[in-house]
Amino acid sequence: MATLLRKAARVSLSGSLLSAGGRPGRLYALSYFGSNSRNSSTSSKVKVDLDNSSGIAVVKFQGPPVNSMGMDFLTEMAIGLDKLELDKNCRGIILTSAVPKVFSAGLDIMDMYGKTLEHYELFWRSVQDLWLKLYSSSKIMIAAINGASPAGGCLMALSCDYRILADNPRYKIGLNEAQLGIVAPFWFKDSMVNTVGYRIAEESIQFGVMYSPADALKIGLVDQVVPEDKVLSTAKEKMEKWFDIPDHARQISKSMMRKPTIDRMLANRETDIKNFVGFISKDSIQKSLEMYMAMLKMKKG
Ligand SMILES: CCCCC/C=C\C/C=C\CCC/C=C/C(=O)SCCNC(=O)CCNC(=O)[C@H](O)C(C)(C)COP(=O)(O)OP(=O)(O)OC[C@H]1O[C@@H](n2cnc3c(N)ncnc32)[C@H](O)[C@@H]1OP(=O)(O)O
Repeated sequence: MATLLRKAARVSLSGSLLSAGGRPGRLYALSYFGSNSRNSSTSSKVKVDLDNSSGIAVVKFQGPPVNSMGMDFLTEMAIGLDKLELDKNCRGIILTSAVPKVFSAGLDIMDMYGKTLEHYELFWRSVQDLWLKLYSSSKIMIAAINGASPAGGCLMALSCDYRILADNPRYKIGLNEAQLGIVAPFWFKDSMVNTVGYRIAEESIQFGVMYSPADALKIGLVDQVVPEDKVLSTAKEKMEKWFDIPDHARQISKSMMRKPTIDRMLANRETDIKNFVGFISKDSIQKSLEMYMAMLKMKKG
């Protein structure tokens, strides 16, 4: 019976939840990796390794020093996710980091500082685009969080279906935007509320709290805390459990849960870009970012 279910599950619905949810899915002119049992693609910031026999793709961030999400990272992630979304051999995706001690430092602050309005607009559209791909993916997404995960790094984890964090008190996770003098946009907030509930999100976002693994587990921001050397193997074991559920049933259920949040973003996308550009280009906000970058450098020296 389990084998039959597994076989049935392999007949997956194609396209992300954007199409499963009744909206026309976008078609991307991308080639498949091929038919070997293992397919890898490496770009400068992201490595994608799909094991065709297990159906698990590991997407590794490899942008030292801190895997910040600049234009290159955003573009490479978007292309990698598009390819996996179209690949019927892939049933689940694990996000993790190849950079020691950091999952992702979030958005690249240098893309939000001292640039043109056109740059801010393009940057923000790319950030939205990546979130839409992650949040609406029809695949099972597991975050294997093996390092610090502030702001945009936390958002990538929040977009997954399951989060496993390494048990190291230095690996903090949270939406810390307020501490930088900026604001977590509504769809960051929605992703947090959908994970930890309204009251905890309300406090968490206003204070810009960065949670230790123990506290993140307590509030449900992560689902499991495991020893650092077990993060990836635990993610793979967990994925096998998710594979027991027929894909079509899981995908429709996921779509049902996430569609309102995705629709809200799609309906407000252009206004959100305008808000971001207006906000980030203010002198006072630029000053806050400058001071924050200086503080990061001082901490080093
Ligand atoms: C109606 C009105 C509505 C208004 C709202 C509208 C829009 C909202 C507006 C804005 C929304 C923006 C949302 C922003 C999201 C983000 O993700 S912002 C980024 C936040 N990230 C952080 O705060 C992380 C900062 N970094 C760290 O805490 C640490 O670096 C670390 C990740 C814990 C790693 O620590 P460590 O290993 O000790 O490394 P260093 O601190 O020494 O860092 C190494 C170098 O990397 C540089 N760096 C770090 N983080 C970033 C980053 N995010 N971007 C760019 N660069 C970064 C750091 O400065 C070091 O550089 P140097 O080697 O000194 O040159």
